[in-house]
This record gives sequence, structure tokens and C-alpha cells, in this order.
Amino acid sequence: MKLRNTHNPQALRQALRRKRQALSPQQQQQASAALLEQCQRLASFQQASHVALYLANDGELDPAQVIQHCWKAGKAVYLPVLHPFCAGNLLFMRYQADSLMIANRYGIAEPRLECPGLCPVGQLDMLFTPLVGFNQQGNRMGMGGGYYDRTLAPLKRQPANVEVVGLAHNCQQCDSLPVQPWDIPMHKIITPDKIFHFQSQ
Ligand SMILES: Nc1nc2c(c(=O)[nH]1)N(C=O)[C@@H](CNc1ccc(C(=O)N[C@@H](CCC(=O)O)C(=O)O)cc1)CN2
Ligand SMILES: Nc1ncnc2c1ncn2[C@@H]1O[C@H](COP(=O)(O)OP(=O)(O)OP(=O)(O)O)[C@@H](O)[C@H]1O
Repeated sequence: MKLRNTHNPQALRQALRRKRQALSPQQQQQASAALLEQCQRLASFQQASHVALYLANDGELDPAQVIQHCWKAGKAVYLPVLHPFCAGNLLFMRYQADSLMIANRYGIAEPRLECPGLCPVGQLDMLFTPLVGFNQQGNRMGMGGGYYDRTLAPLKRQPANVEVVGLAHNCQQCDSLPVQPWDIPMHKIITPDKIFHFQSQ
């Protein structure tokens, strides 16, 4: 069922979050496996060597199997880390099986910050973002912190070769998403069932 007439962005965010939180562990597991299959169909993913992902939280589509695949394929995996000085921004820190992890203010595990493991956004080949909702035009609604929008804003002025891909459950598609001027549209959105292609990078 698609959500309609939810004009209040906070109410829409809550409704979309509840939908993904309601998925059973078995549905999450199936979605996670289907996500890996979809990613493997993309030439840009096969060719990528520096890939940013995330650790699933709040019912998000779980990229754990994609992370495992990347490690086996010798790709460097990065996770978002809340910027220690630049409020509202993210850094991308190398993530390995033995990385020392620390919970951030939202309780999401992050690799401990160390200069050598940092990768500037422009040097990533692919950046997969979590999202709460998306529309047919490639706009995303996130958790409401503006972290990805702020961090990706420089790409508007100074385009880089990073492909920005939103990951979502099928039930997170929403026609009536409010689009803000600062929103950064996705190049692609991948759900367990489908890859949406919006723009090449
Ligand atoms: N898995 C994952 N990692 C991520 C993000 C994300 O959306 N998902 N982020 C994407 O930006 C950044 C963190 N942003 C977040 C923003 C809000 C909440 C959150 O749970 N908010 C609570 C209020 C918590 C509080 O203020 O104490 C809520 O809205 O219920 C979580 C992450 C970086 N890492
Ligand atoms: N490029 C930017 N510069 C300054 N402020 C920004 C920028 N992008 C977003 N913001 C601010 O961040 C706040 C949250 O934005 P929004 O609701 O679009 O976040 P979101 O995309 O849902 O969250 P996230 O990106 O963390 O998943 C807004 O109040 C907005 O003013």
C-alpha cells in the first residue's frame, strides 16, 4: 500500500519509518540477500574499488551481505562517521572486519576516526545511502538530520566521479515526497525488487 496525502513531512517520515520497522526478521533477511543480487547486476558496482555503505538501523535495508561481498572481492569499504567538529556533516572511514567500533549519539556503531582510514567523498567510487522514503524522480527523504545532504552538497558545485545510490525497501517508495532545495538527488535507487536509474554521474 502506498502512503497518500501525508503532507506533513514529520508525519510522513514517521509513517515510512514504521513501515520498515514492521518488516519481520525473515523479510529483512530476504531483502538483504536480494539487495546483493541487484548490486551484482550493476557494472559500476563490479568495477568500484572504494565503496561507502552503512550499518542498518531502524529497520533500514541491511547492506551487511553487500559489505561481506565487497570484502571478499577486495574492495575498500567505508562507513559514515559523524564529523567531530563540523556539525551535521559526515566523514567516511575505512571499515574492516577488525575495525574498532564506537557507538555514535544515535547508538549506531562507527569505526574509530583515524586520519589514514579517511576517504574524501570525491574519491569514493560508489556511495550507498540509507533512506526513509524515495520518489520516482530519485529524491530521498532521510532521518531528518540533513547529514547526507550537507556532506554531498559540494558535489553540486564540483562534480566528482562518485555514484550516489539510495538503498530502500520496496515499501519506502512514495509519490508525494516533499522535495527541499538542498536535497541531493540520487543517481540510482536500489530496492530488493528493482534498480531505478535516474541520472548518470
Ligand atoms: N544506518 C544509518 N547510519 C547513519 C545514518 C542513517 O540514516 N542510517 N545517518 C543519516 O543521516 C547518519 C546519522 N543520522 C541519524 C539521524 C537521526 C537518527 C535517529 O535515530 N533519530 C532519532 C532521534 C534520536 C535522538 O535525537 O536522540 C529519531 O528520529 O527517532 C539516527 C541517525 C549517519 N549514519
Ligand atoms: N547543504 C545544507 N546546508 C545547510 N543545511 C542543510 C543542508 N542540507 C540540509 N540542511 C538542513 O538539514 C535539515 C534536515 O534536512 P532534511 O530533512 O532534508 O534531512 P534528511 O535528508 O532527511 O536527513 P539525512 O540526510 O541525514 O538522512 C534541514 O533543516 C536543512 O535546513
